[in-house]
Amino acid sequence: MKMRNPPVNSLSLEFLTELLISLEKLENDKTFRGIIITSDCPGIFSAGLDLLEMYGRDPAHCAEYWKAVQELWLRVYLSNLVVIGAINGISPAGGCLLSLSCDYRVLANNPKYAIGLNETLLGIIAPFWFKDVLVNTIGHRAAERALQLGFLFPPSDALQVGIVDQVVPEDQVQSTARSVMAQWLAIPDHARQLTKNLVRKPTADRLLQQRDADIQNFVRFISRDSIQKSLHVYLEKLKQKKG
Ligand SMILES: CCCCCCCCCCCCC/C=C/C(=O)SCCNC(=O)CCNC(=O)[C@H](O)C(C)(C)COP(=O)(O)OP(=O)(O)OC[C@H]1O[C@@H](n2cnc3c(N)ncnc32)[C@H](O)[C@@H]1OP(=O)(O)O
Repeated sequence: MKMRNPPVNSLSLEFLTELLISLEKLENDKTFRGIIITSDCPGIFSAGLDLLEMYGRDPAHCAEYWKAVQELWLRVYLSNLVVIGAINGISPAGGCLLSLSCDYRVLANNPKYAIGLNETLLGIIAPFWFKDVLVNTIGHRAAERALQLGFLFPPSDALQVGIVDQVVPEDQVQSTARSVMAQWLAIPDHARQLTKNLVRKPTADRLLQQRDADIQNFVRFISRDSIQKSLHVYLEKLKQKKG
């Protein structure tokens, strides 16, 4: 599955909806047993959630957007398919969450391809379920530091902390992902799926038990003047970077 939402594969409402529909189709087609998620945007896996869906929008839109973000996460995280991330570009925040929700992550060895939950650098916070997935992946102490400081790990650090499983030369990302897929597909589906569910369900359940409250918290938080100002400053910085 090659994500294509130029220029930066930001997860807009429209793009999230497209991803959801594609995933649903693949899940329902019993000829598919696994997917490799990668990017068609050179150097960028995904720039994360689309900031323009959260900036200057009314509460109803923010609520609709957040529901779609929850939906995509639950679908990828709990997918019955084997999900391998072939991460061929930078993947901050929501892009990192998407990667963390795969069963296995292969990252291209390019110092520009940093990965992490950098929300604090934007003056916002990672929701509890983003945090839970990171803690599950790299452990409590490493997650505590990474989240507070908004670390974006370059490949060597990413491998060391365990946020990715493998770092390979850029031209070997897809072939490595395919080899890994073959290894995972050698396991009987029912046994692998039940085991995945056993490991992941408690984390997903924490959100499932309070989805509406999570949406309301998001809307309240993102609508604050101070948060809207932080987003404005960050978006301006992105513009200025271009010169
Ligand atoms: C009591 C408390 C209760 C709390 C309750 C819960 C609260 C929950 C709070 C909220 C949670 C939100 C979680 C957020 C998750 C996210 O994912 S936020 C997004 C994070 N992403 C980033 O920080 C990446 C930003 N982008 C970049 O760093 C760069 O763009 C890039 C990806 C490295 C690519 O660089 P380059 O190739 O140089 O391209 P640019 O010129 O920078 O960008 C091209 C255009 O794209 C626009 N853009 C970039 N990223 C985004 C984005 N994420 N969303 C929207 N738009 C983006 C960029 O502005 C450029 O636009 P133009 O200038 O119009 O061309």
